Amino acid sequence: MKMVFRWYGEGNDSVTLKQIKQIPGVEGLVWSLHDVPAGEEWPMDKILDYKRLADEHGFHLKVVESVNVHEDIKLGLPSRDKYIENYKRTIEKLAKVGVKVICYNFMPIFDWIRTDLFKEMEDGSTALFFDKAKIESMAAEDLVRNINENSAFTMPGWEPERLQRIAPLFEAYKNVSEEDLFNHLQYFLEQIIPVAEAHDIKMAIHPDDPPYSVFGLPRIVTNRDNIQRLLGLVDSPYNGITLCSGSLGANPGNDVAAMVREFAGRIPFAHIRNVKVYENGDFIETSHRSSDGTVDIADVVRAYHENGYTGFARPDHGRHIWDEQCRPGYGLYDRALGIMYLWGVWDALERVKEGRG
Ligand SMILES: O=C(O)C(=O)C[C@H](O)[C@H](O)CO
Ligand SMILES: [Fe+2]
Repeated sequence: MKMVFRWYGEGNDSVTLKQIKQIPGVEGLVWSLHDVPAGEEWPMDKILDYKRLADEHGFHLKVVESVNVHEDIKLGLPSRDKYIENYKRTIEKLAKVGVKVICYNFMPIFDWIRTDLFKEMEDGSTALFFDKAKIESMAAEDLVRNINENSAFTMPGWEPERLQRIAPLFEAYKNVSEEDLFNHLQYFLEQIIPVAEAHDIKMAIHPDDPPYSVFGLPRIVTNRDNIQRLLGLVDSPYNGITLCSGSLGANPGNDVAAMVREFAGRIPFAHIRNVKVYENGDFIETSHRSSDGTVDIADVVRAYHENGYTGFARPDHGRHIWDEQCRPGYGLYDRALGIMYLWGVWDALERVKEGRG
């Protein structure tokens, strides 16, 4: 397991590179050009700026999260071809700075969805929270306003320019079924995977968060069967998944550890985080400890360890603790605590494997 840590860039993150450097075992930054709209080709000078900064601090940049997919590709519109060409050029450029994994998602319109970014817990910490009944009763526009008004930082996947066009986007998706979305994903992968192979970059699609339809929109990266299907759309090790334990874990019907064991060879990137799912379907993000949430994170790590996992892993989201002011889900302290939990489980398993248990 190769540990990496997501960082949003100079002036766009409350966490500093010096702080990240002091977290044990973190070798690389998970990065992106968050100011480049989905569909545009990434400018090489901006890529090189990031590379210079990472080199100065001794981090690799092997994992990009994300190169977002333009809506026209998800909608399967004729205009998708120009955006796919731009995506190919971006892959070629990222290979030049040593990128090995590109995370992306295929969720229509939205990225991850929550109803409360700083929900208070009994211990006074706060976390990302999803109120299922509230979502089912609110308009998407109200959610966007709520999310963007409650975060001092740009929210990944919540780019204002993309969400300003919500009404026409919902109109466009009215006749797009899950089957259509699978077909559009296949078209995209058939174009992209040969370029990824030629440049030795693994594509790693991130599950839907939450892993089921919201606002009546189709979602397909949701469970074991659909993941098996999408891996078969282009049967190449370069068509992989970002197996996110928190996203998939928000549906207790998903056995995350079993999916790790089943798809181990097709997981270039692991997001390991925990959620507590309530009876009514609401969920809140918790510490990484198995005992704090619904997902048995210790067993998830064991599943990776059993398979000799050599891919990249990040603690994904954390709670906001010790009064930290930070980007929702992306504080320093709880993600650092999470990393130490993941290392603790992993190292204990290593000792047992080496007979020093
Ligand atoms: O929702 C999550 O768990 C994420 O990690 C969100 C991802 O950053 C995003 O969907 C990847 O494209
Ligand atoms: Fe994730």
